[in-house]
Amino acid sequence: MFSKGLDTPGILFLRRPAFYAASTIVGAILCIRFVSKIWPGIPLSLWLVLLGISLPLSFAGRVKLRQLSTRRAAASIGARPIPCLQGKRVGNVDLMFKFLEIFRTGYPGDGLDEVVSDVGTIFNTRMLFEDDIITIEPNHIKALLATDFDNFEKGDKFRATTLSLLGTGIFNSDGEMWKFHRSMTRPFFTHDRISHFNIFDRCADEAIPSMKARFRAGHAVDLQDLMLRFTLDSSSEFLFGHGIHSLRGELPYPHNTRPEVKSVPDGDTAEAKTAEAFARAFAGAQYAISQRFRMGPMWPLFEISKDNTKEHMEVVNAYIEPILQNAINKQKARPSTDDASLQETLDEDTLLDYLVRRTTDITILRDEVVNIMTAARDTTASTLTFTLYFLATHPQVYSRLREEVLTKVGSTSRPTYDNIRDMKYLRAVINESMRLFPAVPFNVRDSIKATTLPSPNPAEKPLYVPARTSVTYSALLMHRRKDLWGPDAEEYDPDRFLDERLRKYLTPNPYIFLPFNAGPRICIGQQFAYNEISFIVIRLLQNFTSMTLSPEGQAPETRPPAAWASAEGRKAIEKICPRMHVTLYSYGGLWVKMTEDGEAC
Ligand code: HEM
Repeated sequence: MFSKGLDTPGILFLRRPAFYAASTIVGAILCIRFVSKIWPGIPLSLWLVLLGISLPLSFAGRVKLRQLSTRRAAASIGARPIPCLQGKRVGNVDLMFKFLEIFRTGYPGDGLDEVVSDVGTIFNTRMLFEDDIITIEPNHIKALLATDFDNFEKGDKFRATTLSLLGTGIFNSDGEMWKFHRSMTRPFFTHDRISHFNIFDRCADEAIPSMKARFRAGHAVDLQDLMLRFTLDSSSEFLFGHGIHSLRGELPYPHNTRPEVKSVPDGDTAEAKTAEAFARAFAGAQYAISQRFRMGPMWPLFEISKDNTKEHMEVVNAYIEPILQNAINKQKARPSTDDASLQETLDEDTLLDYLVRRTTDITILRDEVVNIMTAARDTTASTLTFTLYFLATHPQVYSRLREEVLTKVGSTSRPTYDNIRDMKYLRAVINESMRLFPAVPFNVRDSIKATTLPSPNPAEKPLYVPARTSVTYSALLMHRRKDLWGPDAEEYDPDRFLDERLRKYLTPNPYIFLPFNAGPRICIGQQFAYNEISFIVIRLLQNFTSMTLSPEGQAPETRPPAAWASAEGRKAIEKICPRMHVTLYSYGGLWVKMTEDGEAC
């Protein structure tokens, strides 16, 4: 992990270019001394100019050589280089700043759809002279995730960006280390546990009364905030058996509402305060990591003097480590574990109970728990936020889904696994939400060896991917392609997962829908996520007959800009501002009002 002083991300980042610059200048000085011995009359000013341009010259030479060798290597295997974007400034810096700005404030994917229509579905952005490929081709994504899996890894850049939060856990490791984590953790997720439904139920029982209290007082509720609390509380409980109880804290008020009486949450004990500090620190560390992704490849330069995650991680670790130590001590006091009793522990309720039977190494346990919390929490909250956004803006979908809830589960019964499996329309509603707003809209893999990807036009030569090159792929842009999903691809219509469009588009080409990724690294929490999302959506629909957006609840600067109305596609009709860091979210929240069952509209 990064530490203080000379090991900050910024200093580590600068080491390589500093070494390159120093060795180039020393080389130039040696050349000058050598040449001045042969031609002693050359004036000092000329030497200084030569010394000054030695660095940019050597850099330009290296870039040119690399481009030539890529072209030659591609030709030697009958492939062609991937088309490069041509910016107006050297090193495509204009494009870099444009995309970074769009990434910060624009509609997800803005700018790229224009590039796709000009250049095609795969291109090389080559910003700052680095090859960086972007693709939205299902065949390419299939190669990265499945058919050429061994040649594509998460890679050093992703690892360096997330290292201080994730250490070396399942989410950011590669090779043998990843196999170790995956094989250790996956069996826990292979069957549904009653205990998980108990957790969802407890969390729903905390969330729904708080919502009702707010609605009865005439206020809107930010469902994004509520779903983040719901997924934090449920994941902490299923991971290590300690509820964070963020749902017991006070919910935010709409931006224009000043609460008359500030209610003090119950259970304001030392334990509750520590849990709250953990929740804040975990969010702080995740935010610092998301800022790194947002700043692009130069992020370490913004962390020259300190690692921005460090203070947060000290609080996170101080909270988790005693819980882990306690579990380790209990495990060590148990009789030794043979294979048969290990098999029985597949039924353990918490992931920690299960993991501690397999290793008592506290670093591995910490990394695994933090990795899974990171993988589980924001993704599920994001999917819930956009599912609820669509339900709020499509009353006919809300009514039809509520009908299914009342028919299959009833108005008060607790949803079961069998209910959820049986609710085809609910699954279609969730899938359609993930199609238009996949929680992880962009993802990346790095090539290990040079390879090729098929050309989108089969009549053309395959495309050459050099070794150690980042390939970014976008589920979001692919999920909205009209040539893959039909002319109504930008519309929200859950029926496309039920009617003849399913057989026409998705069944013959399953790689066009990848909210959970695919291949050996497919999300291990997929079923858990469907259960959790379904559970809380059912509970909400049992309790409320309708839901509408309450845009006045959110600060004006977080509402969709007026200029969006004249844009093309979904951007023109969006009622919220979708933004992204690693996951998608609604800028300013998702403010809604809901009508209780039995209440007059
Ligand atoms: C709707 C909710 C979720 C979505 C959309 C989602 C999506 C994803 C995606 C796209 C990946 C691939 C990341 C990559 O390889 O770059 C992934 C991996 C992963 N997910 Fe999920 N996820 C969700 C919920 C969960 C939950 C609830 C858990 C655990 C309880 C979980 C655990 C994991 C883990 C451990 C990985 C890493 C797998 C590996 O690298 O082998 N996810 N998820």
